[in-house]
Amino acid sequence: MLGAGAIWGLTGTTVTSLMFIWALYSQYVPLNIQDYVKSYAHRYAHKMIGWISSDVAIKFNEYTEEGLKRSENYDAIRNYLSTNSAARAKRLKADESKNSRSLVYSMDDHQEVEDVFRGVKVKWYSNVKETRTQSNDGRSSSDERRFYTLTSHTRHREMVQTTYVEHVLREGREIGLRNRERKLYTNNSSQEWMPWRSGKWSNVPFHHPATFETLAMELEKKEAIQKDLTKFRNGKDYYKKVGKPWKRGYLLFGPPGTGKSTMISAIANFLEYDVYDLELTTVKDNSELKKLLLETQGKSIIVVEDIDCSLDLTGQRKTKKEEDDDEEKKKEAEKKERREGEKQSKVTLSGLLNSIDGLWSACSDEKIIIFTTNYVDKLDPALIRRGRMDNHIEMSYCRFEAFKVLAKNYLDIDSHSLFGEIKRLLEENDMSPADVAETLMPKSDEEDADICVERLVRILEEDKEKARKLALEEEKKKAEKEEKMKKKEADEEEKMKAEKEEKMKKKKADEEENKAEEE
Ligand SMILES: Nc1ncnc2c1ncn2[C@@H]1O[C@H](COP(=O)(O)OP(=O)(O)OP(=O)(O)O)[C@@H](O)[C@H]1O
Ligand SMILES: [Mg+2]
Repeated sequence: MLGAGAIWGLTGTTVTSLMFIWALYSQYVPLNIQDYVKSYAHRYAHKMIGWISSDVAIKFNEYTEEGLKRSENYDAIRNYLSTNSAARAKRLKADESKNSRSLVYSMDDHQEVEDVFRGVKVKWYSNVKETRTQSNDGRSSSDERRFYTLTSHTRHREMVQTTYVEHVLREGREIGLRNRERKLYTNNSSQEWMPWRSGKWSNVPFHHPATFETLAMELEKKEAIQKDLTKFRNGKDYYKKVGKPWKRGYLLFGPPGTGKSTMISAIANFLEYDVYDLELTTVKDNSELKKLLLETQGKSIIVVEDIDCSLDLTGQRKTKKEEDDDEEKKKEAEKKERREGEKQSKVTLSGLLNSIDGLWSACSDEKIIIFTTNYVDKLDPALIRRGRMDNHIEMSYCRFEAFKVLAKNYLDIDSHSLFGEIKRLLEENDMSPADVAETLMPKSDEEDADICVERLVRILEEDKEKARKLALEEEKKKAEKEEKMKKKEADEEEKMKAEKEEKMKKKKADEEENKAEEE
């Protein structure tokens, strides 16, 4: 019989030996083999737990459709778990995802995290399974398949399978959208639409720095636009309720340099949407326009800049009969065009209207369409009626309120002794925010706020003087013209009078002659 001391001695030796073996294992066995062993241990542990536990497990694969397509659900779960796992999992993976603007942290393989939803505890495991395949020529290759396993007590099976999973997927997709790198798309010319090429749109990352804070315009107007946009973004259920497609049209109009393009960037940054810059002049015809629009995604802004210059949009839409009559002429023109090798755009106003309306009712949600123009009066009313262009925003010349935003942006000042004078001058002069901004911008390190503000006052005064001289000249010209007109009228009157007198004289002479003859 062994005494207690002997047992302790034996246990102590065993523990020491085990520790020694463990140290050797950790130090000399390569990490990938350790991972392999761990994965086996993990899997068998799970199996054993499965036999005795009352847990239910759901598996989410990384690839679906026989491993060909990456599963959107898997990515959503990874996004959802990223916040949770970043805080709790012991080993993390930092992925540089192609469409993400920052690193995505997720659980490394064979890790687990806990989540609590409505008081119910669930566990997520990240697994990887390696499969070895032998090809016909005898070469073997291995393939790693990742998947998440969600386990919970059978008692909560119903709730976890429906409500919880839905919650995870929804949240995960939201996180994905928030983290995605936003894009600026431009349409490729239709000659470049090849199946093996990138497609109808090319894109670059969208990094425009404009925001509503830096946008110079009246505060009230700016706030109203922001509210309108927020209402739109949160209006999914509302639009569904009233039976309207979830889209909104904006028309931005105003003179050059008043911030129309800047406003588009500010809207995109505010809503965190992508931007599709649609160049209509390179779109061959109406059907291609439709195809292009059908390939745009939700959470995006479709922009047509300078709509009045892009197409002949001033003509009224044609009736069916007129269109039929035109068919012959059209064919003739097409032939001629082909002969001449012309590549002009044939997008028409009715084509554009149909694409906008047809598109919205047919495909993806949450889109804003923005048209810009310098000449709102030139546009066909059909194009800009409410329902198509719901919100008409006038971008105007720079007045004092807008100037204050620019002064803060460019010079970091809220007040200055010359502000009073600038206010008066800006009321009297029409200067675009682009010109004011350029004048306010320091041109060297030596230029401080005083110099820039004084320069603005000087230029505004010069402009005012120029405008005064111009007005005087115009008035002078007008007076001269009026004078000329008056003189012409007087001359004509005199001429007519002379002619009349001449006629009278002649008549009188004739009468006297007749009288003499009669006598
Ligand atoms: N309202 C504004 N707020 C801030 N900056 C502005 C504003 N308007 C113009 N700017 C500045 O002037 C530059 C030109 O403005 P922008 O391109 O937005 O004008 P636009 O109205 O689109 O002109 P166009 O009709 O010629 O296209 C911008 O890069 C910006 O720096
Ligand atoms: Mg512009």
